[in-house]
Amino acid sequence: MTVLMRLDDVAVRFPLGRRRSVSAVDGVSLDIVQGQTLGLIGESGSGKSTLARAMLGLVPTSAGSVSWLGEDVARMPRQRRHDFTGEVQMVFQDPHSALDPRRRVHQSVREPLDVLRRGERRDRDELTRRALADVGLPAHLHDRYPHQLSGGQKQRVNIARALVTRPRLIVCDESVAALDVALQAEILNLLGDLKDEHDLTVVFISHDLGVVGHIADRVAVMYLGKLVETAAADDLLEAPRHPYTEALLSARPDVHQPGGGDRIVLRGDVPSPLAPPSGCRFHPRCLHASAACARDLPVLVPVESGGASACLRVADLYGPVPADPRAMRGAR
Ligand SMILES: Nc1ncnc2c1ncn2[C@@H]1O[C@H](COP(=O)(O)OP(=O)(O)OP(=O)(O)O)[C@@H](O)[C@H]1O
Repeated sequence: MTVLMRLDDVAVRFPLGRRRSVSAVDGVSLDIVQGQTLGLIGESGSGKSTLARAMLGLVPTSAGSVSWLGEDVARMPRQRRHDFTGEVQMVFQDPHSALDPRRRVHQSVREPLDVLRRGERRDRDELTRRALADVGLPAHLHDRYPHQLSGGQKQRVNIARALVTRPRLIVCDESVAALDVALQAEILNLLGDLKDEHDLTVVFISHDLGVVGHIADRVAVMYLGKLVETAAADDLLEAPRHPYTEALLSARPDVHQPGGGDRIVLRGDVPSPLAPPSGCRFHPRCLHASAACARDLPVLVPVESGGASACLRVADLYGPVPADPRAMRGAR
């Protein structure tokens, strides 16, 4: 098992004026294992995109570290950092706005190679053609502008643009949310095929547990900047070990209710990260919160299934947690 990327206690704060700041990501530790698809889920504002940007070194971390194959990304010498940019690529949320309307398809796909100054002109052309062929975009479309393409075709171009540098890790940020259901399925299948063909590792970010559960090996659930649960995708769908995950699952009409119980309706909105609640950040919306939950900060503890849950009441609600400290590996 090779850990490609390790996040250690990562925090990202955005200053707002002199005194205040938004705590977008707080104390996140995660391993991204080669060959796996990691799903990152949570409601809007939970910090998923910020965490993704921290993974790529696009926002500075305020605490903790992101390392790539054991090397701290923030301390990489310039040339290494340059190589890292090609090794980790992002597919952005909205295929419509992610492409420059003034550039033809092949120019957009080629651009990362130009920026990274990879190879000779002819090599770049060849790599561009190959990336476009990999995503199944017919040659007669390579010369078109984005407005001449359908939503699905644009998303293929976006994926080709991420693939052109031959990355090892791609981070897809809600890359299917803007598409209709049939196209979503098509793009998800394409990503699955590309992952196998190119030996890719994928981080897939979404607010839709159904989509993530479908394609991910492991899932990490975020709430208000913190990880609240990590687990193998099947375990998480079958037997969630955090009340927030349970509520997310319960909200999906097509997912069966764990334990056959009633649907859980999440009360209220996600609180502001400007003033997160004390104790467990989920406690004001949690059906099981006790007085301790408003006071004490939960940490991720390993659970029987091999995952981890940051719920103070995990043992009361879901059964005993293992005492074996080696199981802590599951908490990453
Ligand atoms: N550049 C920024 N400056 C100030 N606050 C920011 C900035 N970027 C994000 N935030 C805040 O950080 C929090 C987390 O935002 P983020 O976009 O990471 O969440 P998300 O889970 O990806 O949401 P969505 O699903 O809507 O994309 C939000 O409260 C957001 O308003």
